[in-house]
Amino acid sequence: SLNWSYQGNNGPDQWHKLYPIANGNHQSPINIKTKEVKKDPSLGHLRSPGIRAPAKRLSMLDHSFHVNFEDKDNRSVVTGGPLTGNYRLHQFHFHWGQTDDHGSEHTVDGEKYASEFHLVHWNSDKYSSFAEASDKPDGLSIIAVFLKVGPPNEHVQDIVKAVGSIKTKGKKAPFTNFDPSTLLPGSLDYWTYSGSLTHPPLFESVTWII
Ligand SMILES: CC[C@H](CNC(=O)c1ccc(S(N)(=O)=O)cc1)c1ccc2[nH]ccc2c1
Ligand SMILES: [Zn+2]
Repeated sequence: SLNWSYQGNNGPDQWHKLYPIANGNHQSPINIKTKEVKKDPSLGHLRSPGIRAPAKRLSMLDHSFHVNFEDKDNRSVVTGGPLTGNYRLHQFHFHWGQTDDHGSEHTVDGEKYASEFHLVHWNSDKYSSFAEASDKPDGLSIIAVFLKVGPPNEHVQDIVKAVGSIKTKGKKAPFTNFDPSTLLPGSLDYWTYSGSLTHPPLFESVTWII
């Protein structure tokens, strides 16, 4: 049902035909060249006072699944770092590959990680919904966490089990009381840059926090 895919004749090199922003100057993902990263002393610590909004449901999509959150109030926000004001958690999802040697969208000095976890937030100080914020330059902030292959992470396992219980795409299942802050790394050190959604509609509306 989507008019784009990750390979074949609707693949990334064709996306510009339906989504001309694909040829924009702030397209994601990028390769982070650590030698070219600049330290910005004006940037403070990222503050995410704990995720307290209830997860709502897990939805199977064409290429992945995502978990949506109740985002009618500011119970789960991220602020500080490169952000001005509060950005409210809307959904999280993962990217992964067929094999463990690839899967992440961003890379670091050319290195691919097995998976990349995205916590998608929108600017709830300025806009009234994710949809409204989704195409504004200061509309979205996405926290990306790289995942490596290793011993099972009990929190990731909770999600994998829930996904297993949904057999066909387009299906949704209730998925509540999951705290995605359990998937954040111990250190909240980050790289940040202005970029875009990593697949169509590719809006250049994202402050990335990696
Ligand atoms: C605006 C796009 C949105 C559908 N896409 C997404 O939500 C989305 C979110 C995160 C990422 S990533 N991988 O960069 O983290 C990529 C895409 C979307 C599309 C159509 C819509 N109609 C009404 C609301 C609405 C929202
Ligand atoms: Zn993503």
